[in-house]
Amino acid sequence: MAAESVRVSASSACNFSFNGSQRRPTVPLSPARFLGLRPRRQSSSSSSSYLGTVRLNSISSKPSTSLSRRNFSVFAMATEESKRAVPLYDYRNIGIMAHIDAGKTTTTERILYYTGRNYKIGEVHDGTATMDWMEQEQERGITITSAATTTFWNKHRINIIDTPGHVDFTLEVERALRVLDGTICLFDSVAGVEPQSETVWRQADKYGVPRICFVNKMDRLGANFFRTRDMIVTNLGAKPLVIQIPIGSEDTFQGVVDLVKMKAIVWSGEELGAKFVYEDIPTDLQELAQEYRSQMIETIIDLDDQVMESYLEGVEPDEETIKKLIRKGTISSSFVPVLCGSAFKNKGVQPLLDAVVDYLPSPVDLPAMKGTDPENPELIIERAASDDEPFSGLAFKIMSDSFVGSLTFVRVYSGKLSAGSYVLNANKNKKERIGRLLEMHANSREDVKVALTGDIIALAGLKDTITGETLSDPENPIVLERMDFPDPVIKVAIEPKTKADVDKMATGLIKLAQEDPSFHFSRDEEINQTVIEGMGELHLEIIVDRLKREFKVEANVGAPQVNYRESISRISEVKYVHKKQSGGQGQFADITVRFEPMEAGSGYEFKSEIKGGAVPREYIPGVMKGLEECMSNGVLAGFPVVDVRAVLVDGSYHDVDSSVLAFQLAARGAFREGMRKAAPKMLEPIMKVEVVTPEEHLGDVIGDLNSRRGQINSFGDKPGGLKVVDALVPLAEMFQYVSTLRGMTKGRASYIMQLAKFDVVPQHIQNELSSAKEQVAA
Ligand SMILES: Nc1nc2c(ncn2[C@@H]2O[C@H](COP(=O)(O)OP(=O)(O)OP(=O)(O)O)[C@@H](O)[C@H]2O)c(=O)[nH]1
Repeated sequence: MAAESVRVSASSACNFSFNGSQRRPTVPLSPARFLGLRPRRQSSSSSSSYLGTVRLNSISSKPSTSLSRRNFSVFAMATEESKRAVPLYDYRNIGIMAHIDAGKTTTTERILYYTGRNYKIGEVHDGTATMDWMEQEQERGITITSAATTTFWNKHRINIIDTPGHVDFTLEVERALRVLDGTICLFDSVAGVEPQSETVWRQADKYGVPRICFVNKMDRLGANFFRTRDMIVTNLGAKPLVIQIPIGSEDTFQGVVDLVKMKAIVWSGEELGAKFVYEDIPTDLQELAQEYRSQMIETIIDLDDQVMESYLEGVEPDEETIKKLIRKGTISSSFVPVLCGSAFKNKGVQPLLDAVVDYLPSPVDLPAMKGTDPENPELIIERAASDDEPFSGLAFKIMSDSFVGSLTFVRVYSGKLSAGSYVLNANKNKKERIGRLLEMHANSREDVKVALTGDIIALAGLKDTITGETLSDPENPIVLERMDFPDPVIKVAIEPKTKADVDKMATGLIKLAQEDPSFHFSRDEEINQTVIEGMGELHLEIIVDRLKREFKVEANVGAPQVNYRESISRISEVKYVHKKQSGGQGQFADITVRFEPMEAGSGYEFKSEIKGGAVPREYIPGVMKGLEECMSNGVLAGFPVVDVRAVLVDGSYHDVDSSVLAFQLAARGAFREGMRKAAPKMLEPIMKVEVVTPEEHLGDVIGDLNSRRGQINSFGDKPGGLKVVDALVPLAEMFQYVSTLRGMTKGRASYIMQLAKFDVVPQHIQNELSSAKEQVAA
């Protein structure tokens, strides 16, 4: 399928038929309550805890530190089976990431074929790609969930995670990056560096993941390797190290010049196992090849004084030294090697595999993993990547499985793990028994007895562990750094069609939310409706589809709505006295709270500046609780409040009449008054939208974006005489945009969008949203 058509159709299938309640505040519903259990309190450390929804990753109580570590007597024992077949320095844990449709799955399929993992190549457009194993992936030709597999190349073990390109599934990329040691960034040589490639590049920067670049689709009309190389500089601010240049382009693309060996690699055909030969560099490319080789050498010699000195004296480094320095610079992210090819035409993939082995790091090339002691979070602990260290691993993905219930994917950072042993979930201080250890190949699996450092393994039957939590040797507990989960930006109301669907829907929602921390659900008590929240229309559409297919739930789905937020524009300070004297014991609490605006993205923070016991220590949790409760229900229209710090400045109490409850009620009063005085504002998600259209429809596209409150930022040209428009448009105006765009341009334009920022909602829309809230209240 052509890139353009997928861009449109990927978002096109949204078809929400039931018009549910619009813009209503929702009341949190935990899965525990869904099941009729009492919910536990959640931790207040995450800004996103105040979204009015319960995050499944935080429903469990904090670890009680009293549980003795000696309770766990059995632990992974080193057995004969635990001997390494592949040394750790020959491991490569890599991901493949890119903009939607750049060819990640196609490239992965070739990798599996050339490494002998698969005996045939599955194609995305036939719905036969191994890594796109979900029905929805095969039907739509897109990757939705990241799949893991293991293969071997030149005696190296390569664990690969193929990730989705669509922005709605950005969490999949985030969690893969958290556990990978290196990544291949793929670009479409026609489109160059596209918006989602920029996003994943920044995510890789955040986790400090070394990369190599592969400029794919060199066979396509309009392919341009050197333009893509320049865009790596301009759009990503990175330093590309060209180590191959293409031989030919578009339909004359035949192979590459390997600048390390100074040889041409030419593929003789396009058949699946396309053969290649090393040849002399074609005469017309010799000068260009020499120029790029010199640039390559002049960049890498910066990393070694001796090599630089020799080079200045006229001695070129040999192949081994060049490779060693490219490896050093790649691992330290001093530059990114750039290669090219055409995965679909089976050209360039074998040298890409060589580059993975030669230049991307093994676990031992990276700094030791850092974590904290669960009983003393100030204490930093380091775990070197070694089988001899105590076991530590991070759960980075949960997947429902029809055979074994649920599978927890774990990256082993140190030590060994064997079936039948016990580990400690250090975040919850709970022991987990390791039942089956499964090595995954997309959705098929192989039982193994032991997992070693560096492995990515699926564990069957864990009870309490959720995404982002650490499993460790009970005698040597450690909590590794958690990963960030993005907050949902849209929501829809969903109602089971029949009574029989109610329970099934509850089970399904709980399971799906366990798998996907960027998916939340909650209950709007006022209208007795369940609301599901996610990263975009496609994300929620897939969730509804999975509810139907996997959990057999028939449901009516409402129109999508925006997840608005509320915040404040200035500092306010209020004194609030809660006083009641109606027979029996009275209630008294007096507090002064200052509300301060914080930077965008800071969430909510509480601070106490109480001195001299003006509010006794035991009542402060009451104030915190009262404020926390209110943060999910802003004063303007009941949306979650973000980017606010509440400071307890002063107060007083009564020896007899004061209680935690009285302070909690006072905090609620202070919130209502304080927020109103602090110039409250409503915020909405603003999307960065890129539309690619034939020139004749440019005027219509721009006019339409303007009518959607869009702000046009720039125009540009794309290969093939297409125009590209960059705009910022509120998400509220973008629902079902795909149909409008298709109608307006006869299906010839495409668009993509991703979250750019949250911005203030215009006053007239704020008024509408507020009056909707009042109507609900009435
Ligand atoms: N001409 C050409 N087409 C390619 C090449 N690589 C991939 N394609 C096609 O591009 C389309 C998208 O390829 P995928 O491999 O699904 O891309 P992806 O990056 O995995 O897509 P998502 O996972 O949905 O983001 C498919 O129709 C492929 O056949 C290539 O080298 N040349």
